[in-house]
Amino acid sequence: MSGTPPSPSVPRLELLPAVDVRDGQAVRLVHGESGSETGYGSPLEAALAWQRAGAEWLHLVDLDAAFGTGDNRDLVAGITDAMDIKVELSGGIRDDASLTAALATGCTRVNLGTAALETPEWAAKAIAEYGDRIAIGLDVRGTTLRGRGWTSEGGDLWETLARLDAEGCARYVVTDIAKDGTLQGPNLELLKSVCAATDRPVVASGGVSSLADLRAIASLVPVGVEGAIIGKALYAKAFTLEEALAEVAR
Ligand SMILES: O=C(O)c1ccccc1N[C@@H]1O[C@H](COP(=O)(O)O)[C@@H](O)[C@H]1O
Repeated sequence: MSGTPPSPSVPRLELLPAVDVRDGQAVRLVHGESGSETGYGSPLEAALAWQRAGAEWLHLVDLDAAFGTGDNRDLVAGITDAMDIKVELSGGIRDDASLTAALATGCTRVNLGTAALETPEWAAKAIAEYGDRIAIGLDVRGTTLRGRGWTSEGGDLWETLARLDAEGCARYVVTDIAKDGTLQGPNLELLKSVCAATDRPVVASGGVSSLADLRAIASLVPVGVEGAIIGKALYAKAFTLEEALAEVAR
């Protein structure tokens, strides 16, 4: 036999429709700012709708726990339990009790945000113990990380990324706060820069507004982007989840 071997196929971009929960309701925020909520009703109904539409993943956020304004723990545990699909759970997972409770919901993985910035030794222990079940949410303004519902400064993106890489972090969920909830398109330059700085998979979050944005994110799969979180665009009906899934399956 001769000739060039076939190139390994490029994996499909994973899509993670989001359900963010505040005060028991599904909401979307603009720039993650508390008080900017638009309500979308029952979070369980929203999650079931994404599942019925063919989602493989649900990105489920307890915003009250992230902001420190209470929590929706029982509600998000019930939603996770009701799902037949993979669930990425985040918001307020910052200590042994909240991590144990989050993992016990049966979610596929959890995102740690604030904990990776404020209690790095605890986060490193969680990474070492639970491996692939832990992702770190890198929520950035410019290249400065933000924690506590994006209200506090948490240090430099690149230094933190290098530390987390060295600690064996399996995956990053990268959110450009300036884009989140704005329907202004993703920050492709940020995603490329993060992918260039780490060999771990990256889930893109913030700004998706169109199928063209999804195609642009999908073009970064070869450099390390694994998935894209879609929030406002779905709730605002810019496109359907079925259309989005068809777009990335091409
Ligand atoms: O998802 C949002 O819109 C959001 C807005 C404001 C704050 C946090 C938000 N989401 C996610 O919350 C977790 C971080 O929670 P914690 O810091 O670990 O308590 C992270 O996934 C954020 O992206």
